[in-house]
Parts: sequence; C-alpha cells; structure tokens
Amino acid sequence: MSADLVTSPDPSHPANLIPSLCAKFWHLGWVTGTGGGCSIRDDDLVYIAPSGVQKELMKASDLYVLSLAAQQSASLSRRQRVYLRAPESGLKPSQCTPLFLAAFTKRRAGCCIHTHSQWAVLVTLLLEAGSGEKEFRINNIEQIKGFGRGFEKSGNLGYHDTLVIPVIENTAHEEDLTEFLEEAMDRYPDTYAVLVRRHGVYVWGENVHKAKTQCESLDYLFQLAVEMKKLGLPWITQIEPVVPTRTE
Ligand SMILES: CSCCC(=O)C(=O)COP(=O)(O)O
Ligand SMILES: [Zn+2]
Repeated sequence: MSADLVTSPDPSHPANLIPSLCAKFWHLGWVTGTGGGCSIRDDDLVYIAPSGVQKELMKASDLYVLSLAAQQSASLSRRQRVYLRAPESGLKPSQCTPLFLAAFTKRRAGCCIHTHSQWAVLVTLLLEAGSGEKEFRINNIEQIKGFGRGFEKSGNLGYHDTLVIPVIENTAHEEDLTEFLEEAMDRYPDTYAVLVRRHGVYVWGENVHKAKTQCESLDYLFQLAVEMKKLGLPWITQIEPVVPTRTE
C-alpha cells in the first residue's frame, strides 16, 4: 500500500482537502453522526473516505484511493473494487463510493458531496406531504445564479431561470441508491444534484470549488424554501423581468 498517494504538504491535495472540507461540513450539520461525506477525483485517481467514521476527525492517512480507469475497464462489481491505497486500520470504504463514482463517470465530476442536511431532508418531506412530487423547483431567487447551466454547458443559471432538482426514494442500504441516482442523471442531464427522500442530497461539480459552492447555494435555497413554506410563500412565481431605464 502506498502512503505517498495521501502524503503531501499541499493543503489543496485531495488527501488533505477531504478531511478539511468534512470538518467544515460537520460544522454546517451536513455530515453529523458519521452520515454524509465527500470524494474528490484528480484525473484518474479517486480519493474516498472510510465508512462510519466521525467525518470531522478524519485524517489523510485514513483515505482510500482507486483508479477510475482500472475500475471501469475491469467492470468490477462494487464488492470487488481494488484500491491502490487503503488505510492500515480495519476500516471499510464509504458506502457512498458507487454513488460518488457515478458522478465521476457519468458527469466527469471532480468532486461529489453527500450531505444529511436537515434542510435537504425537510424539503423532501414537504414535497412528500404535498403530492409526493419527484422534483424540487424554485425560481426568482438570486442564489440560483450559483448553479451552472448544466453538463458541458457554459455559464450559470440566471435569476429568472427555474432550478430543478430531482428526488429519488431512499433505500435500506446507501449503495442500493446507485441505480436510482444514475437514472435521475439520465432523466435530468443538466442537474448537478439529486435529493434522496428522508435522507439528504448528492451534489457534484467539475471541481472542488464548484461542487462546494453549488452545495452551499443549494443548502441556502433548501433552508429558504422551508422558511417560505412556513410563511405560505410559493417557491415558483411569475415575475416580469425589470428592464432598467437608462438616462443619457
Ligand atoms: C448515519 S449514516 C447512515 C449511512 C449513510 O447515509 C451515509 O451517508 C454513510 O456514509 P459512510 O461514508 O459513512 O459510509
Ligand atoms: Zn447518506
């Protein structure tokens, strides 16, 4: 097992970034009680956290590393995954691994974050209590501009655009969510996130910066949406664009 893959003095090395990001996410209530986490892809190398650990206390030496190409070409089942590097202790890789790999292979993401944020869970409960809706939709909120237009599209959504996030149903085991996450990615080719009912959300981006800022924007919108619902305010509104009058 190579320690070199996770040993670097550079704070932006994926092996150092995953523990530092997870510590930040813990303070946001995103990875409480071992649930949730994040994974980073650096070209062919994928860095994965261990399962069931206190994510805010994780160290670089706790991480697993695998080759995406080797994983794909060998068509290995989830139980046969071969790691280039694994921690020495008796840990297991994150149960979210196949879901993170879906974001890396189907969307060429550079980072995928899974949160158990209560705001994400509450939004799925509100949708369920409505008419069991399979989408979260919101428009005319400035923070929507924090999202890219979609996979292989340039630019971000605009203020008047509608942000649509698909919802999949939870399963008894995290890994069993994979096929439903992949289906949602196929049905919503431009989405950067998938909500999991009564569980949380998966958010990705082409790099760590984009995954993190999209996850932050989404959490902001989920919290806002919950508060709007309490006040009886609609998530979708018809607002005519304001055209500025220019004085010469
Ligand atoms: C209380 S955590 C239940 C399992 C889960 O939802 C999850 O996200 C676990 O992730 P891990 O990386 O710890 O396998
Ligand atoms: Zn989870």
